[in-house]
Amino acid sequence: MEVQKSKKLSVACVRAQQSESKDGSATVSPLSDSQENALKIKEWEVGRFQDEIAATQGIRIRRRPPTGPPLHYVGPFEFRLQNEGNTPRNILEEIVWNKDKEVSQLKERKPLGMLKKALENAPPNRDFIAALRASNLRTGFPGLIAEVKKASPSRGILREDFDPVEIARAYEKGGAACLSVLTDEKYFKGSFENLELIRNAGVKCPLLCKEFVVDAWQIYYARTKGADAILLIAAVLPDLDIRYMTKICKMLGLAALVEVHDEREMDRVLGIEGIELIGINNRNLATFEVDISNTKKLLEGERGEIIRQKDIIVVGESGLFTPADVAYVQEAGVKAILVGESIVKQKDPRSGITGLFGKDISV
Ligand SMILES: O=C(O)c1ccccc1NCC(=O)[C@H](O)[C@H](O)COP(=O)(O)O
Repeated sequence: MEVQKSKKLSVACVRAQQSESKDGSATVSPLSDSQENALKIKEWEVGRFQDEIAATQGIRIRRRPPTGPPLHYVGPFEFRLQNEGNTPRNILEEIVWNKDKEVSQLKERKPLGMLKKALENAPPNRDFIAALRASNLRTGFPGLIAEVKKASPSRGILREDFDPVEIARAYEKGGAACLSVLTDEKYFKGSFENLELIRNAGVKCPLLCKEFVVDAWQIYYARTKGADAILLIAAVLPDLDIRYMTKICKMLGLAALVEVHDEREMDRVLGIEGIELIGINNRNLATFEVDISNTKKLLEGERGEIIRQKDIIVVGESGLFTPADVAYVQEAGVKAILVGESIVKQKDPRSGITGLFGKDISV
């Protein structure tokens, strides 16, 4: 309510500067210093309110560093800011702050209107979820989303001789249902160029754009680069964002893989209409600890029941190395798995897949 009120105020502030010319078109006259400051204060307050709403949903990741208020600020956040540091609390928060800056720069170069035009020439969508279901039926194993992953903050460089297209082809030959392509450059040494290269090389597996989404603009961007699915992280995105971002995904023909780490995030996501694909990450993105029993824990009891009723596909993510690991998460109820390290590190990633399942799943 409060957020809406402040948003209205700042928009009203800009509108007040607009006047209609004789031909009916709107003209915008420059804001005075005090009006500009009032606008900055309102925008800053909206950011603070957004963090507050996120916190009520258990989200500890703040979207931006808590910078001090603009000049002359007097208001509800005046006293609460005193004890907040502006260094990130953990790696996920650091990644998110960096992503927020990166995206606002990219948006200036490629505004949404430009992306919407580029969509006309985007490669056709492939059905990510159908590919997982078909693979699960064909092999009797969870459908594999094989990750094209050069490096990670927890493990450093995973593969020196990294040729994304060669790795993608090897995964496809090895029986992967879908591929996950990391596009973050700073922390994972990935790129959108890799996504495009793989897509244009004729690889048929549907592609997941593995990004840290903080803005709906990124969803459009991913689609223009040939993605068939995109990751949305519940530890970063409040419910309202997940709701409208999944709608945008549907509109663009992308599958949304909504990732959770704990019971609270799972319950939030199960309360959102229209979710078809949930990833349970076994890696705590704040501490890097990996524990595959997390998948089992989150699928027990009523939660598992709701998932079955809604026919949601659950993906077990991270820390899967052996046929016993795969059997364990399958027994827990997953119909798909997302695997990076254990297969990308093998000299031949194709045989890495056979090693992971204890069987050649390509036939
Ligand atoms: O992999 C990391 O170190 C990491 C750190 C911080 C945020 C995300 C991170 N990884 C993203 C993933 O979820 C994994 O790449 C994916 O699930 C595959 O995991 P693995 O098989 O263990 O490589």
